[in-house]
Amino acid sequence: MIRFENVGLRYGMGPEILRDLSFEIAPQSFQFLTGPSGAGKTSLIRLLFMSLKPTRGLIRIFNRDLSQIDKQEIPLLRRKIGVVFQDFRLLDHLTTYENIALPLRVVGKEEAEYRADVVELLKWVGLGERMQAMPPVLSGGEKQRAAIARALITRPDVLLADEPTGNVDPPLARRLLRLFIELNKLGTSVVIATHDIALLEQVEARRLVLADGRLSVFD
Ligand SMILES: Nc1ncnc2c1ncn2[C@@H]1O[C@H](COP(=O)(O)OP(=O)(O)OP(=O)(O)O)[C@@H](O)[C@H]1O
Repeated sequence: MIRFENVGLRYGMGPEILRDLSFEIAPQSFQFLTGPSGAGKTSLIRLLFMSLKPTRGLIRIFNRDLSQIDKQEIPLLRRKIGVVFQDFRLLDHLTTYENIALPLRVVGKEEAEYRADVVELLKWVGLGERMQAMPPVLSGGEKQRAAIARALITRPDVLLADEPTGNVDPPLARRLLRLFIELNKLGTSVVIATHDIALLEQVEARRLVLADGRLSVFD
């Protein structure tokens, strides 16, 4: 589904921070992306989300060569990808409910079609009481859960999550992990970037480990 061949990345004239990355994200797969702080996890997530271009190598995404994809087409391809950024990126002028519903509205769905799904997902992530709250009044953990719900609501082909449990307590982290596992069972490929060892130890999953710019894969 997504394939990297000898991918390298540098920012500006700086050193190459990712080198010779070759790996695949298979359909319906589940993997953790891990490695020390500064190893390049967020950069790799951004490459997978097509918000950064590699400085060398080949990326194939949904069977297309990224270098051949027209800029205008990228938002359409991104609809197949759910992403949870470290900084959440919620829209402050919309309620939590509206933030989660937004990806569905964007594709032209009517509220009657999705309202029950949005409410159910919000309850699942523990935000049932916070649906009408605006993001600025949510706690860090609540914002994180809202960002996760927004990424999941479209049942994307791929979910990319950058430290999705960084702001929640261990019981809630376990619950969110279960949600990712459920989503994966329904067919979504899941990539979770984390250095939360407790989280990593809870499931037997493929690990992509970044260190010194290189990636090792442990199946
Ligand atoms: N926009 C940028 N411009 C220049 N250098 C950058 C930029 N973004 C990241 N870097 C550098 O690239 C390297 C990898 O950063 P990245 O954020 O991808 O690592 P990370 O593994 O996600 O770190 P953390 O776990 O601390 O979030 C770091 O050395 C960082 O300083």
